[in-house]
Amino acid sequence: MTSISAKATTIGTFDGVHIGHQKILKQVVQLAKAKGYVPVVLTLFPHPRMVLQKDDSIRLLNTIEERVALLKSVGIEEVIVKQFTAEFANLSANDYVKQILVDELNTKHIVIGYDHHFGRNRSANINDLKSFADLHDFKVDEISAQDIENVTVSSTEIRTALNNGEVELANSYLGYNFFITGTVINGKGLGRTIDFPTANIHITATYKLIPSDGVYVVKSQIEDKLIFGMMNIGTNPTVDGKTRSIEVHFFNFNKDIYNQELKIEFLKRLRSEVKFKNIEALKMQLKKDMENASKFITSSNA
Ligand SMILES: Cc1cc2nc3c(=O)[nH]c(=O)nc-3n(C[C@H](O)[C@H](O)[C@H](O)COP(=O)(O)O)c2cc1C
Ligand SMILES: Nc1ncnc2c1ncn2[C@@H]1O[C@H](COP(=O)(O)OP(=O)(O)O)[C@@H](O)[C@H]1O
Repeated sequence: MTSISAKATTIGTFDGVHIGHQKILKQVVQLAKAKGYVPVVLTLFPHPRMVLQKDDSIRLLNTIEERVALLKSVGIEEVIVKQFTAEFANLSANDYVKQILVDELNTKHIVIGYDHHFGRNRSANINDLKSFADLHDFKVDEISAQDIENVTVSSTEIRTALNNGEVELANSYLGYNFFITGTVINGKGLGRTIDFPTANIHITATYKLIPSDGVYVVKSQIEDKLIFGMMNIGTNPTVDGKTRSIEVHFFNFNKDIYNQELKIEFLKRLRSEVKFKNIEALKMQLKKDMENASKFITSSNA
């Protein structure tokens, strides 16, 4: 039998991996280090509500790939993504603990919230987990109501903030700049004709939360260079008015970046999207947007 390294495991959705999550995760990393365990997060995907209630209106702060990368960036060494299926939901609490936490992971220490429920119909709680502890030779640490409250409050608040375009508030809760990851695709070919070429961004994950329509100051790393820009999210009412797009005009930049995958960080909201009376008026506004963006970038040391 191959021996599996001992784990300190925490379980949760951790959408956003925000400052509240980071605090808990750092505790797990420290504890693991002190005891010589590997720090692990067990996370479920898709979101149980997507599967059980077939609710496709849920929007998450991170795609599952982004979530894994963020978890690793705070020191979690292994992220176990369990495919949340009807079959998984049907596992009894006993089987879940034995098969996954013990046999698959060799968990020696579990850190979970006081209100965590698991197993079929979410029937088991932290006390049940504690009652398994001796049998399976693991310890259980409880995250207090106080800590959980901080976590849940800000997770919802971040979604609300982004839905209101308040990216600076969202960024302060996240502890990093909210970002999207997407591929540059073809647009209408109009941008270049008005001297504002725009990279149109396609995001594969339909469940990714997109900030509210409007114009934002953004930055991205393109071929290892930090590039600032201004992004528009919306339906381009001046010229199109139907399909919603995400597009960025990058400053001091002139390269073909079609098909490249970009991570784009949001820094500030400049204004709402407007229907201008003609393209000339739109172009005038784009020049003003660029000035405002430049002022912000200079003043904020972004
Ligand atoms: C920073 C920025 C702000 C924009 N603001 C608006 C706007 O307020 N109203 C609008 O109709 N289109 C707006 N646009 C979208 C332009 O209409 C769009 O870039 C142009 O139609 C070119 O589209 P294409 O890249 O698909 O060719 C904005 C674009 C950028 C980059
Ligand atoms: N400063 C820039 N900002 C954004 N894209 C640029 C820039 N300079 C060149 N490009 C390139 O031009 C493309 C956008 O050109 P555009 O005329 O707006 O056409 P389309 O919207 O059809 O892609 C981008 O996808 C990118 O490859």
